[in-house]
Amino acid sequence: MKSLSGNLRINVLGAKGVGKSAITVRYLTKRFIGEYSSGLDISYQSTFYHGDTPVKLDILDVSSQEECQAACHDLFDADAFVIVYSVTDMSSFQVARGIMETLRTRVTSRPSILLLGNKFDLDHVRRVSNDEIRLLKEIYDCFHEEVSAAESDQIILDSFHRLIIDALNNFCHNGRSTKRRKSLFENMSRKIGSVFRRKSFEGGSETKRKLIRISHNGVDRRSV
Ligand SMILES: Nc1nc2c(ncn2[C@@H]2O[C@H](COP(=O)(O)OP(=O)(O)OP(=O)(O)O)[C@@H](O)[C@H]2O)c(=O)[nH]1
Repeated sequence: MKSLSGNLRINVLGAKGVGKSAITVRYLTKRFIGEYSSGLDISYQSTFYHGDTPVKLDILDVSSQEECQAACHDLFDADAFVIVYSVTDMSSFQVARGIMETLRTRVTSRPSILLLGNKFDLDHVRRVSNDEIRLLKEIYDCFHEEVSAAESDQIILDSFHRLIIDALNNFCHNGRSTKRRKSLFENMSRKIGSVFRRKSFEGGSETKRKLIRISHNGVDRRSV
């Protein structure tokens, strides 16, 4: 089956040091490296298979200049969002809540959101209570999991896949209209006609960021 030409964009957001890079790299390569570069947004390209149908992914690991995350409009122009906090850090949970509130005010249709509490291996020193999490889930209607990027990949993989499927289903239900989504939707609707039947969009835009392509066997290929 031919590849789709449009990309589904996922932005990974959250406070400094919560493990955004660790989670992104875990999802893409199943590896935990331990130390990751900070201060630079990294854009990864990968492919997700929806059945036999390839869906190209642009995953943007946003380095947490928190003021920038709040102010930079294009960080909220994505098809899906992974918002990360650390279970050991209440202030990171508040940052996550702030991001979700910003999303609610800036994104007109229902965004696909995965809220991930990372560093679950440090649960014995947790600072974020289940009541606070429950409240946030109720208000913002998001997926939620607690994970340890350091210890395992399975929940991270499953959660990303759930998020991607939800974002694809969003095309069906509300067909959000941005330029970048045109080719994705056009090709999707052709390939998965019964599910993705909406109008097409136009064009595509580039971000000047470090770009890493992940081949299907998980080997990194640095292209920029
Ligand atoms: N114990 C534990 N440490 C983790 C886990 N995930 C990441 N870390 C550590 O937390 C630190 C920060 O991880 P990063 O992935 O760089 O966090 P980040 O959110 O991308 O950081 P910035 O880009 O600087 O905002 C590193 O030392 C990681 O090794 C985890 O699940 N458990």
